[in-house]
Amino acid sequence: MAEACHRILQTTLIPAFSPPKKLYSSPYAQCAAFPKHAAVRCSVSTSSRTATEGQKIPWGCEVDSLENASALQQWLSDSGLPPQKMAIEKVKIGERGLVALKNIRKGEKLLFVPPPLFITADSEWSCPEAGEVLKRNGVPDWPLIATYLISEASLMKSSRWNNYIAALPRQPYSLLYWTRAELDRYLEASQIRERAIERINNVVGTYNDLSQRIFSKHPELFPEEVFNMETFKWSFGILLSRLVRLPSMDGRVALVPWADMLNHSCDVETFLDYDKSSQGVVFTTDRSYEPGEQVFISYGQKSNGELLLSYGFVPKEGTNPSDSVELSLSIKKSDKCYNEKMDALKKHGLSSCQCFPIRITGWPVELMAFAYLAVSPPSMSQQFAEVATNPLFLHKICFSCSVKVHVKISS
Ligand SMILES: C[S@@+](CC[C@H](N)C(=O)[O-])C[C@H]1O[C@@H](n2cnc3c(N)ncnc32)[C@H](O)[C@@H]1O
Repeated sequence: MAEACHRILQTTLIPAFSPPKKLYSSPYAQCAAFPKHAAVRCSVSTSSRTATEGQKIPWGCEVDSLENASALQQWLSDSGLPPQKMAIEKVKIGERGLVALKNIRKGEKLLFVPPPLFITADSEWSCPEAGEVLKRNGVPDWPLIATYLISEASLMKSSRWNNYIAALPRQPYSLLYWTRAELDRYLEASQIRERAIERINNVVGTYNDLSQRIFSKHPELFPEEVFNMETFKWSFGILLSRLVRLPSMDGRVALVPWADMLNHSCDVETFLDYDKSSQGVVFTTDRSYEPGEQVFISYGQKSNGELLLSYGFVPKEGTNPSDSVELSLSIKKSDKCYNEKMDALKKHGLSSCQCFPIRITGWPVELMAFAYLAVSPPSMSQQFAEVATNPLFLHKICFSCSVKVHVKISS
């Protein structure tokens, strides 16, 4: 095992890194031939001044090529993936994706990736001592899997995941790589800016915590040349854009090779899940596909900002019915019934200020309830608790009334 744990150190293998420092639009964003699906993609830049600045991740591949894709497909079928109706190809949306090889009907189950091919918090470590140290220290699933991925990646061919990791993006599209100046500039008017800063701080904080509490005490298992800020940004970028939550496995999170080659479309609703009868990760198509067409899943009904935050892309303007802006409503301190209204909100776990998404397709009924509570006169104080959240109650009273929401620009 000592042999398997022999890590490939950056000092010898990591070439100099000069990342493209720009935000660019995919050619498809401008291409009239693909107006519906074209998306803005976000490139990366490195900003933090770490010991490893100027170095490049030595594993993974460029996603704009099919480098390592056929080795991945071969390894997957040798490892138990059944014959597929799709193959990895270069695609117009998402650079690489899964493309139908045969006619695929609406309602068909596809993929069938078996559990031994998932990476989870319980996966066996090629370097078991490292895994034991993390588990002994109660490291939660996300940082555990992030560290696992780096550990396995650094072992290159000694890891059973070598073919999978070699086909992962060397630079995942991720806001984690944006500098503060880039966030300020490109997300100036977006509510996502704050969340992106928070997320970056979380990743940096998680790494610093692991480094101080664990890595520095076991440098033989977690050498800084391998486990550093740059490799953590990479692994968190991979997890953010590829980790799936499997509802039928009690919400377990997993990296599912092959399934994670599927790109998102706002036009489909199907998603990945574990199928107990076939004992594998599947999805059921909600439209048909002809040979040569890219097959899509949905990453969830997310706003453009949320897609950018996790997956590093934005669908073309106007194509995402789930796109939304957040509207924040609050009960004024000067309201005669401020305390009673606060009590009503607290009963439902709400606070005096709430954010609601406004979509092209409408707004949530909870927004109406909150707004109605905000304008309810003292004569309705007996009903505050019900008004605060009960959509049925709201419908009863709203047939004959409307609520005006004033949006104020505050300084
Ligand atoms: C789960 S991976 C899908 C496979 C990925 N295309 C690859 O080549 O490895 C998610 C990543 O694919 C890209 N992607 C997925 N759906 C997309 C879309 N509709 N438009 C642009 N990029 C997309 C984004 O880079 C995202 O972070």
